[in-house]
Amino acid sequence: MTIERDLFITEVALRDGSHAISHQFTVDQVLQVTKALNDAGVPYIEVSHGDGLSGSSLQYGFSKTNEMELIEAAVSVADQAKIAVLLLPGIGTVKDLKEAASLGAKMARIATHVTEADVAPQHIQAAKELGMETVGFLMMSHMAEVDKLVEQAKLMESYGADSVYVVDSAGALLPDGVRQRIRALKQSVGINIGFHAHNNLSLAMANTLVAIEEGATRIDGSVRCLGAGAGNTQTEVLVAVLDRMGVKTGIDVYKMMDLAEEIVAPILQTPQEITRESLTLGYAGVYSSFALHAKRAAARFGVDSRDILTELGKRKVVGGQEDMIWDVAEEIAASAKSPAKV
Ligand SMILES: C[C@H](O)CC(=O)C(=O)O
Ligand SMILES: [Mn+2]
Repeated sequence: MTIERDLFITEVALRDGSHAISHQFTVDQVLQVTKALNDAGVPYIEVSHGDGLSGSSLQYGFSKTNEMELIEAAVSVADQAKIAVLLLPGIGTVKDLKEAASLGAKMARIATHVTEADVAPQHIQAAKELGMETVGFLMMSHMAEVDKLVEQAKLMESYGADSVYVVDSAGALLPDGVRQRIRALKQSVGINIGFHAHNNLSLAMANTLVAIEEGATRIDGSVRCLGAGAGNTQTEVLVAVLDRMGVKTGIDVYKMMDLAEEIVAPILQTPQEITRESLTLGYAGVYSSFALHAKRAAARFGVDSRDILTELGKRKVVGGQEDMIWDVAEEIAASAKSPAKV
């Protein structure tokens, strides 16, 4: 039976949510969450380290479980849903992609900084050759003007991506910024357009609805907001809202509510709220996965995590520069000890 859908939701809790729980997913958790999402009718479920394939490292944080085991477990219980993997060229390799595909992953999302799509062609082409549906994922999209974003999306299209995403990694975009970006892409590229939000300014749902209004048909969500920072657009809420709007997602609202409450909530180390750290991420335009790193650095150096994040925002630090979090914390602590003389 084919399920009728007006748009396609990718559930990212088992990848983006990895940041929120310091990459501690177990095989059992992935089995339970994937099976429930699959049974609820979610079409795509992303499973990887938070920073994508091979992200497990000192820089980003080590995974409790090898992600290939997690992918294999997810595939084993997803008889309807397709398992997606994220890959950042330079962190993950074509070899990782081949391994994920051999385990049954069917979608590859190739993520680059919004101005660096030109590092993606090899990985997009490899994914296509492996028969995977392929997405170009333009991270930190708030940092690029609309024209630049369009130029980079066209590059992703030229490499063979089936879809291109506006990724609001910092949860910093305001609804009008989302509208301009999705509208411009709709006018300029011929492939599917997607949107990935973070809820740091409490705008994930509003921004997602604007993206859909402007023609985005590939939408990310995280159940119970299990994503970096304050999490993503809350999937079970999005499914209910879209149902009220008459937009078909093919996903069962009650089943989503139940799995959020009974399976995902117990995994959370603390409830996903908009805390002072996550609010500062959106306010200062900082990569959402920096939240926990900044909190730890703040505790280590006895400084305010908001000062660290604000300074990182000023310096326009991007994913991959996590080591700067500690440098900035140390600098703030040192300047507090010996304030500059005026
Ligand atoms: C590697 C990042 O966590 C990808 C992502 O979800 C984002 O940029 O947002
Ligand atoms: Mn994200």
